[in-house]
Amino acid sequence: MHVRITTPFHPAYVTAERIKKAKNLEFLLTAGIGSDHIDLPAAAAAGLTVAEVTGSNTVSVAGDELLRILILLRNFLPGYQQVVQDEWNVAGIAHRAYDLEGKTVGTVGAGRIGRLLLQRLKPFNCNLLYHDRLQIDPELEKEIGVKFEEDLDAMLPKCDVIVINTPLTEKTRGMFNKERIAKMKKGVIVVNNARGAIMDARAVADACSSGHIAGYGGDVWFPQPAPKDHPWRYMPNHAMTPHISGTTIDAQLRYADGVRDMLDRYFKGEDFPVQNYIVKEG
Ligand SMILES: NC(=O)c1ccc[n+]([C@@H]2O[C@H](COP(=O)([O-])OP(=O)(O)OC[C@H]3O[C@@H](n4cnc5c(N)ncnc54)[C@H](O)[C@@H]3O)[C@@H](O)[C@H]2O)c1
Repeated sequence: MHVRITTPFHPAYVTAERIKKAKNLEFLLTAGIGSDHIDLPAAAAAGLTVAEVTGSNTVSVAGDELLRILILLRNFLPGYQQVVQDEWNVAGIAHRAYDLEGKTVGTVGAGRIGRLLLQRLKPFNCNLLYHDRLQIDPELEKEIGVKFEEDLDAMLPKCDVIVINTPLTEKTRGMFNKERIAKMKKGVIVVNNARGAIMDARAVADACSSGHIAGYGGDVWFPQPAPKDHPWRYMPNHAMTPHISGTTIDAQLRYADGVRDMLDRYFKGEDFPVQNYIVKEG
């Protein structure tokens, strides 16, 4: 096999051991965004190319993040459960339901998805903050009305809502451990559609149980599929789903087109769009 196509949604983990066994492998293609299910140093050492369909589901993920923020802030899911269970307890929902207007929302990572989320949030009249390794174009900052926070730990206590939008790297793995979560405001809403392993899973579940995190939502877990005993399945006030935010029918059409285009180029010996490369021939 020369080409292996995988998706981040139900990933085939491409480990160093598997790469070693795949003697003819040249090209690992991710149908979607996020190639952290591949051992990238091992792929580079083997001289492989790793590429993904960059941008193919940005709009889908940013829209889903907005959805999860609203679902958690408005305490929507217990209201839905009441209807299913033939109950009618307005106070039981309303005592912890809030408007998004006027809240401080911070994104950790303001790349393609983070920036689009900020743009989508603008009409809600929130106070918008972002932390990233890089500052975005000042014109765009002004247009969105968002403030750069160079120090992540200084941004966290200001936020009513925190959204994670960084890739999973050696720097971001376990970035939100017990100590970092303790820096967040009590009653914070956290949305993470980036990668499950950016969080310390136990610390998130404990903070949801204590009420420090008032709601946690997202579609990414580690590992995937999430095992039956994953603590996020059982913690209170969560809005978790399988890995679905980036795989709407529209997104599927976009990344299927991207996969076809890259396969065409690969067989013709042509380069891919530069932003699609994660590792190029090692
Ligand atoms: N749930 C899904 O279906 C889904 C779909 C697409 C992408 N994703 C995840 O979302 C991630 C982001 O996607 P994107 O298209 O916005 O990527 P992107 O590369 O456009 O943006 C990532 C941003 O994170 C910043 N960043 C990286 N490391 C950082 C660090 N240590 N501290 C602060 N900022 C850091 C980068 O500077 C960049 O601005 C992907 O890597 C992927 O893991 C999930």
